[in-house]
Amino acid sequence: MDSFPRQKLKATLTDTSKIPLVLVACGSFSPITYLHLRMFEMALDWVNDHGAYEILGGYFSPVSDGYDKKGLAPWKHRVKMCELSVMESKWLMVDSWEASRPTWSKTLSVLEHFDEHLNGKNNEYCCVLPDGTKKRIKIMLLAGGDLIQSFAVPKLWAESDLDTILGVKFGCVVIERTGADIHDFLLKSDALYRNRKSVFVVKQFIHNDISSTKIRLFVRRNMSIKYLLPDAVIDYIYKVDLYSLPQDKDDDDDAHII
Ligand SMILES: Nc1ncnc2c1ncn2[C@@H]1O[C@H](COP(=O)(O)OP(=O)(O)OP(=O)(O)O)[C@@H](O)[C@H]1O
Ligand SMILES: O=C(O)c1ccc[n+]([C@@H]2O[C@H](COP(=O)([O-])O)[C@@H](O)[C@H]2O)c1
Repeated sequence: MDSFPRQKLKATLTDTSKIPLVLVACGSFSPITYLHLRMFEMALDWVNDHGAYEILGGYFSPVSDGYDKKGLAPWKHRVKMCELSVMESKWLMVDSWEASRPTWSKTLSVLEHFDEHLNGKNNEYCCVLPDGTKKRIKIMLLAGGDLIQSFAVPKLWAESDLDTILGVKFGCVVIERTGADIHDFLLKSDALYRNRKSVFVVKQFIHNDISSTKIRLFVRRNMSIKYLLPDAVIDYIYKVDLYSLPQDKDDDDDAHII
């Protein structure tokens, strides 16, 4: 049985001249915040302005516990918090395939998983237009400026993966990070420059720098986290008692950031 979430996926295009697009955000989401939700809304405005694409849906794909990053709550909790956050959204969904795997999956495999479920191995799904013709759904990675900057960390990403993720097969919508000059970075990074025609930078008109690290720290310090993330997520964090203990030494080191 296919458990891939499709409940909010638009079945067809309103404007058949456009390219159907699905955005996928990969990350820890420990916890998800209003910044992560806003990333999709900023991307939606960019898509509507750009003109070539029409959004069919957006997905959060939380990383597996195997990613082993500091402050990573168990995957079931991270998926649940993402699900609570998208309840009010008409187009955002959460796919738990990546999170539920015992080992970490490369982002390229995650995008390929989406491609398989959205388009099918032999285009059996795709997007069916009212006249019966099929259009392949374009899947793009939705990423923040910090994730893009991690492309430059030696040996972290495979160069060939980056060319596929950023190139014509997929592509990437980048939400600029407050204070970071993404355009400068785009010029400096070989992979980003090579694939610049399918890497789109979205400006944050209202700067938002809510960070999951700080949320975890606030919880540990008994400080308020209201209005930084949805109330349902806040209630969940306290109900199941997440982030009240330092996860490891590195998390303690984050105390200097406030
Ligand atoms: N301030 C920000 N501006 C733009 N994008 C961001 C910002 N913070 C996070 N993102 C993006 O959100 C996605 C999910 O990242 P992640 O879950 O690691 O969030 P985070 O708040 O940076 O977490 P942590 O504080 O635990 O490192 C990534 O694409 C990341 O680039
Ligand atoms: O595919 C890769 O080679 C790769 C290398 C480093 C990081 N990633 C992904 O990038 C995301 C980084 O999330 P975070 O929380 O570390 O900002 C997460 O989804 C990782 O799986 C992916």
